[in-house]
Amino acid sequence: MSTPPIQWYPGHIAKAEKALIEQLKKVDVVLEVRDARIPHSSHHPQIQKWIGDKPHVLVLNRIDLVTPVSHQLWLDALKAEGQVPHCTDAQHGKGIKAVIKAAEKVGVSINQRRRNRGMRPRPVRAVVLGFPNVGKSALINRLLKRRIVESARRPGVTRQLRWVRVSQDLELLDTPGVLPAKLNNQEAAYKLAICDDIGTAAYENQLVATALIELIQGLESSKSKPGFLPNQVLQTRYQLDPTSITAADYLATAAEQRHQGDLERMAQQVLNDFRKGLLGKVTLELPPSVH
Ligand SMILES: Nc1nc2c(ncn2[C@@H]2O[C@H](COP(=O)(O)OP(=O)(O)OP(=O)(O)O)[C@@H](O)[C@H]2O)c(=O)[nH]1
Repeated sequence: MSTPPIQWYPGHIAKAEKALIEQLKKVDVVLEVRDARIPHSSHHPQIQKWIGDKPHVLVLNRIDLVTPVSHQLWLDALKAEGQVPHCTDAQHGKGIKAVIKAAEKVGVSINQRRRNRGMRPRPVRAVVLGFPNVGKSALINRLLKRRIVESARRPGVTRQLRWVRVSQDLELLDTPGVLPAKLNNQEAAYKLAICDDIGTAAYENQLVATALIELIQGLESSKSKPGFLPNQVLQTRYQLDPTSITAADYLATAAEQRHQGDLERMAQQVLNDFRKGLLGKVTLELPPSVH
């Protein structure tokens, strides 16, 4: 993707990050949420720094928007790296219990250590982290609905960061989406923009829609993994063959056919169709090990 850079607005980020790092000192376990359509690109570059040596629960959210084949490839690839992802559809409340159990399990060993030192057991403290819009709030709401308990503010916590009690064994630090101060990887930035996981960063819809078309063309033409994508994603939706045409020409032709040449309108339609799942279940990247 050789398109101009996506602009970052890091003004508020340093302050938000400082407050977050302060609270992270009190956290026992980090729940990292990624977008199942881009498990690699939605891996937040600062996460490892924030996690340090704390236990880490990886959550792949939006599994309702990916094919079983692509999902399995990613599970296998992540397991090969020693990670055991939990898969959720936070929109519809799927996979939530396993996330709670994984977080609570960390508490068991923490409390064993506390008991050994003559201290009273306490709930495990977890934080949900990830790019904006990857589904953190939806996940937190689902976690809370399991057994709703009053949310309690703790002193010194900023307005956006607050602790809430999920169960008698689990407390959660509710955080706003945190963008990295900069993202050097423009390919990842485009994928995040396509998936709407990029918050306030500025981008041109037409460039981002063109990048999406190009990605789908590439995945369709590679045909390396049958079932990774649904058949003929673009052809089916727009009755326009994407082979032997550049992504920019595809967008322009589709705009002619559907919106009297209005490129912006067509770009918005393509992006909205993808984000709402109207193009089908589409994962935008193969695991690096599969290339
Ligand atoms: N299809 C689908 N949509 C989801 C899922 N999880 C969240 N969404 C939708 O994605 C959008 C963003 O979800 P949020 O939970 O607000 O994302 P967030 O990470 O909390 O966003 P910030 O607060 O901006 O960081 C919402 O429209 C949700 O309904 C999911 O598993 N599947």
